[in-house]
Amino acid sequence: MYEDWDRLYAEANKLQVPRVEGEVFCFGMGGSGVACEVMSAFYPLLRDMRHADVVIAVSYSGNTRETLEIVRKATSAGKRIVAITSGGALATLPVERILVRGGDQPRYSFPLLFLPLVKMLRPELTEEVIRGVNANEARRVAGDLLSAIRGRIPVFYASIYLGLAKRFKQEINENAKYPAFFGEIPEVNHNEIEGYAHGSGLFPVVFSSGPLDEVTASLVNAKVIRISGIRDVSLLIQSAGFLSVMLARELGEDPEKLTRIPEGRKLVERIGS
Ligand SMILES: O=P(O)(O)OC[C@H]1O[C@H](O)[C@H](O)[C@@H](O)[C@@H]1O
Repeated sequence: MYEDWDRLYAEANKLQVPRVEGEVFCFGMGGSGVACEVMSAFYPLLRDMRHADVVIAVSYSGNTRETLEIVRKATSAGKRIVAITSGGALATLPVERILVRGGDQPRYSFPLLFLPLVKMLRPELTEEVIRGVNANEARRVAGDLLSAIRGRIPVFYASIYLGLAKRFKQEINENAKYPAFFGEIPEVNHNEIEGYAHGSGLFPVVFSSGPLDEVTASLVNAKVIRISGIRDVSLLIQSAGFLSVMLARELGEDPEKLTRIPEGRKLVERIGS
């Protein structure tokens, strides 16, 4: 799963990507959408599609309802659309396609979704991303976090590395079936930090980009993980994978198996049809 990410990144590095310039809106859901959010620390992505020169849709399956809906809106608005997908309905729409290998869980396939974004938007960072991957080091970081999490609910905070905070939360939720949350600095400084008067059941972690993030950390007594660039981010994303699988094992959960997400999908489809 996460052990062979160096191989997955090597595979992703061989993908041909189109040239992208100007204002970019990037979106997707879950393990696909988070690739955009991680990327936003390194490229100023728009929060709104209206002013975009290029719309990038990321969906591993290519069948995610919300993602297809936005692609349809972007098509009607006459936008240039680039899709990163393994196939599905998305690959049949009038978009430029970056086709990746399918058949796996979206979250395990993160390298195939993220590296094309890097290659399109910040190609000079490609090698750094690949160099960040290191299974032994990622497992060591995961082990440290695991011992601190036991019996507590993790909450991941960040300012510019918010995508990374969200990724940790998602991995713990989906693989370990365990609650985890994330919050954005500085917003949490105006509300959430007061909750720590009764927060002994929480384990706060701050992904720090500098002293301002560490003010939040000091107020909630968080573990601080300092990040100096995309190489650290790359390593930590692999760590999030290991951490969530280790936690799943401790809790007797199967990382591959999902229950509530597919059930929710069915219920939404029933209401939508
Ligand atoms: O990534 P996609 O194929 O677009 O699917 C979007 C999301 O759908 C589900 O909720 C899965 O559990 C997520 O892991 C996935 O990322």
